[in-house]
Amino acid sequence: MAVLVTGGAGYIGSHMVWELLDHGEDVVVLDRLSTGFSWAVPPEARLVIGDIADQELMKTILRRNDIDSIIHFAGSAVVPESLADPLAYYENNTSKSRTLIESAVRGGVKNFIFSSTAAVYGMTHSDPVPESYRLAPETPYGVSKMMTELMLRDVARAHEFHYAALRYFNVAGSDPRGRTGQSTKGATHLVKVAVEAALGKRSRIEVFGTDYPTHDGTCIRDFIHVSDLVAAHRLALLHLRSGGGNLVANCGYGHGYSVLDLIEAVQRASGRSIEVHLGPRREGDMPCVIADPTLLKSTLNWVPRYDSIDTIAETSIAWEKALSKRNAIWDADSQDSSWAGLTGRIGA
Ligand SMILES: NC(=O)c1ccc[n+]([C@@H]2O[C@H](COP(=O)([O-])OP(=O)(O)OC[C@H]3O[C@@H](n4cnc5c(N)ncnc54)[C@H](O)[C@@H]3O)[C@@H](O)[C@H]2O)c1
Ligand SMILES: O=c1ccn([C@@H]2O[C@H](COP(=O)(O)OP(=O)(O)O[C@H]3O[C@H](CO)[C@H](O)[C@H](O)[C@H]3O)[C@@H](O)[C@H]2O)c(=O)[nH]1
Repeated sequence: MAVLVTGGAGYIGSHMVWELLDHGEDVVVLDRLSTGFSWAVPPEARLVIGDIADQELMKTILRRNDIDSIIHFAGSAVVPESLADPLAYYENNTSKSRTLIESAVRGGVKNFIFSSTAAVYGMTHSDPVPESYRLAPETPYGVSKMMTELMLRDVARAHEFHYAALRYFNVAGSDPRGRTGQSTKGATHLVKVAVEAALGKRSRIEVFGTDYPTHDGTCIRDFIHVSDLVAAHRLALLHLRSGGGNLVANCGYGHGYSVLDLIEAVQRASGRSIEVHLGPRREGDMPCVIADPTLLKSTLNWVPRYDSIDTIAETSIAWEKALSKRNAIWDADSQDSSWAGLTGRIGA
């Protein structure tokens, strides 16, 4: 039995692949490498480079591998980008997910875990927000994910198909063993931007909005360590496999930190000061987004291990430093063919 991880060469997906391998699972990754990296996929996993909407490729993958479950991370994940180019988000996150789900149903895949988001709630007036809260996404990103959740609900009613839609709050941090981390180029997510600023890869960080109704005027987010997040996915996989039923659950810790709190944590962890520019609000931002994780804990017996803003900052900095070294080696080696060996393990 194998698990297909779409987007397994990306930030969260690569942590998932390690988590599955660490627990003895057989893993196939499908990724088109638009924002992910082939080197982020551990050699023990089989990497197939391609698009989730390529149904012929999916048929081949399902024929050659005994896949019982798909964990679907592949997608576009930047909220402001979705405001600028909504159709691209509906295409990659909704339309292509539909095609992937169709391939899964046709191929007899029974279990499906989907990367959803807190953005499906839109403006939250409840703090923390439970899953029963009304869905009113305010950005194309949130709508694109909500539509996929609804497709999964309907497909699970019509077919022998079980799903978990996990609504992530703000994912951050890196593998504490230093095997992978967030490597996204031109990242816009707060923690990555703050860490790059601390390490001199950016001259400064701009804080988007200081007049929110919060303790210091900046937005508050529930930052969940990526290793706790992927652990929740593995528990969800076991839950679906054992007939536990469909699940829609928040993934967060139930408490939040402001943008300035986070920047301070990165300064503490790096021992460096960051030049902070206080700027205007960014379109689409909610003042405060905090999860109610009760359902995740009670259904999956999920126990967070890295619930600390300092651990998030420390692991992110450690990865950013490792990434700098890797990139320096890569630049030096890019003229030779030493990476050709990688392609040897690529194939459906
Ligand atoms: N990072 C967060 O805070 C966050 C929060 C909520 C939800 N999510 C969701 O989690 C998932 C993973 O996010 P991430 O932060 O790891 O992003 P990422 O960009 O690092 O990873 C996405 C991966 O999917 C691949 N991909 C994209 N479109 C594809 C396609 N059509 N076919 C094949 N591969 C494709 C990319 O190459 C990349 O490797 C996304 O679906 C995102 O919307 C992320
Ligand atoms: O350079 C920056 C980057 C971000 N921010 C602020 O930091 C907070 C977090 O912003 P991110 O871009 O890191 O993340 P978002 O909260 O916009 O979105 C993230 O969290 C959402 C749920 O809350 C979804 O899950 C979504 O997929 C994920 O990207 C926001 O207030 C934002 O304005 C800054 O001040 N400066």
